[in-house]
Amino acid sequence: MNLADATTVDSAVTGPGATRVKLTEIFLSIQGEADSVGWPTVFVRLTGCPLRCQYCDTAYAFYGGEWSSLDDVLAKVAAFETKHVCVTGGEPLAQKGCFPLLQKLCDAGYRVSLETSGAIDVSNVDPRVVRVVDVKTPGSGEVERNRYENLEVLRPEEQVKFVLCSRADFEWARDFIRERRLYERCMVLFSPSYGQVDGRDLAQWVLDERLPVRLQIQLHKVLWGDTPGK
Ligand SMILES: C[S@@+](CC[C@H](N)C(=O)[O-])C[C@H]1O[C@@H](n2cnc3c(N)ncnc32)[C@H](O)[C@@H]1O
Ligand SMILES: Nc1nc2[nH]cc(C(=O)O)c2c(=O)[nH]1
Ligand code: SF4
Ligand SMILES: [Mg+2]
Repeated sequence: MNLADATTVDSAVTGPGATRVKLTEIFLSIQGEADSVGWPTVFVRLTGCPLRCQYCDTAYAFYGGEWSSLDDVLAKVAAFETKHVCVTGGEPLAQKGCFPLLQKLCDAGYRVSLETSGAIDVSNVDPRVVRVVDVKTPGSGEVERNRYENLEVLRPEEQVKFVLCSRADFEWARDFIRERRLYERCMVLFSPSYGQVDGRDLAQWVLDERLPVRLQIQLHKVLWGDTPGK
């Protein structure tokens, strides 16, 4: 296993004119997360991630993958004849080719969302993209990777997501959003870490605290369980 491959950005895709990405999969599913939940959506999953969240449900995207030109990705997406596209990973922004890919998807008229860890600068993402930015909690094991400046640039329709691993994580996230009044700036999503926090418990905690956040249960796992490519 080549650890450097997983934790660093490939030099072949770091230039401003990057024309390819390393791709794990492209598939059609029902959007299971964030504000666009429920829409038929094409998922473009880029390979590699510099983080190691303990709960990660896509560790299969850390390694491997196939180099694809941006035009190839666009052609594969077009074949699904679907309006919504979600670019995810791995950590999509760890590849410089992700930025022109997002731009090309927007140019082609898709409704594009981006799932990102919050560890990489999101300010240069095409402004037509809806950014869904995680704040990694202490329970994720990656809290020190948060790039809090990202939260300053989000628009009201964009989203910050906390994946919660315990009651302690919930209290940490609650205090975080209250101190920063984050819910006045953008949509705040609270999601249970699958198999670690019961969605019903999280629902009650949100209600008890009168938190202005949106509970999110991963819809695709309700439908299909924890299945790759769904
Ligand atoms: C697989 S990640 C890929 C994008 C990016 N690396 C990130 O962390 O946002 C997509 C989303 O799935 C969430 N996720 C991963 N594993 C999860 C789990 N076991 N339960 C709930 N959400 C999970 C992540 O926190 C993130 O919001
Ligand atoms: N159905 C479905 N919806 C999703 N929304 C975000 C996903 C992701 O892995 O980033 C995802 C995913 O993997 N599957
Ligand atoms: S940042 Fe995203 S892809 Fe990377 S380990 Fe965490 S959840 Fe998985
Ligand atoms: Mg997923």
